[in-house]
Amino acid sequence: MSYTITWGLLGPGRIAGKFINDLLFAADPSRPTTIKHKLLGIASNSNVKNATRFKNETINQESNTEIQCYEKYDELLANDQIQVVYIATPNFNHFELCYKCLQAGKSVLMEKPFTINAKQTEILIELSRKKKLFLMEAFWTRFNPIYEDVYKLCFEESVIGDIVTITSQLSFLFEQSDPSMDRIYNPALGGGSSLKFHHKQHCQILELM
Ligand SMILES: NC(=O)C1=CN([C@@H]2O[C@H](COP(=O)(O)OP(=O)(O)OC[C@H]3O[C@@H](n4cnc5c(N)ncnc54)[C@H](OP(=O)(O)O)[C@@H]3O)[C@@H](O)[C@H]2O)C=CC1
Ligand SMILES: O=C1OC[C@@H](O)[C@H](O)[C@H]1O
Repeated sequence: MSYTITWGLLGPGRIAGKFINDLLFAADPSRPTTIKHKLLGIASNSNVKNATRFKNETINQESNTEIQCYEKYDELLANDQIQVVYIATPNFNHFELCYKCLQAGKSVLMEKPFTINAKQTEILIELSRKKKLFLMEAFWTRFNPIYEDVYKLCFEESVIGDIVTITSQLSFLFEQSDPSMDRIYNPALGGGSSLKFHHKQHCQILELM
């Protein structure tokens, strides 16, 4: 018996294209699953053309007639058929949007960083528990199979003994003069390297310690 999870998307931008196409099409024949995914709604708060362009040009789907495009995020949340909302907007509004989704009875998969401070995260976790809704950060590196190998080598096979120090480096070049990179640099949009990358390293380091 198969089960279909129905999705809505807020923020049809760069990472959303990668995630949604993977969600819908990257079925690995070696790992048959009874869970299927269906995208039912795409919402752009700034311009509905973003949503329709995403539907027509970004999604690699032969038949996308079931996908509704919305010109406001709130309109998508009113669609009772949508179970899970994937939030792929800049960091500064993650909290507000997630709160609204949970209040509307939707489960949420939130792009990283989950929120811009710990208090916001606590509030969302509490609300999701109260509402009995699934809530998760889209932390893909956490699921990279290489980490299974690392944990096995460190903890099951103890190949390097006790870990006393970890050094980690992660750098990317984002062109500051490119206006589309504003969310990376602008603190008002939740920019800055701490929110962009550091949490990834911290999480993995803490798991190893
Ligand atoms: N997991 C991963 O590997 C990655 C995760 N990310 C995360 O995904 C999120 C989105 O990143 P990315 O896809 O690059 O973002 P984009 O710049 O492509 O923007 C995504 C959407 O957010 C909305 N948006 C953009 N700028 C603004 C703004 N100034 N004010 C309000 N809304 C805005 C727009 O939606 P609308 O059409 O509704 O206006 C846009 O389509 C970030 O939180 C980022 O950290 C990013 C890259 C990789
Ligand atoms: O935000 C990001 O941008 C670049 C990606 O490769 C990285 O995994 C992600 O966190």
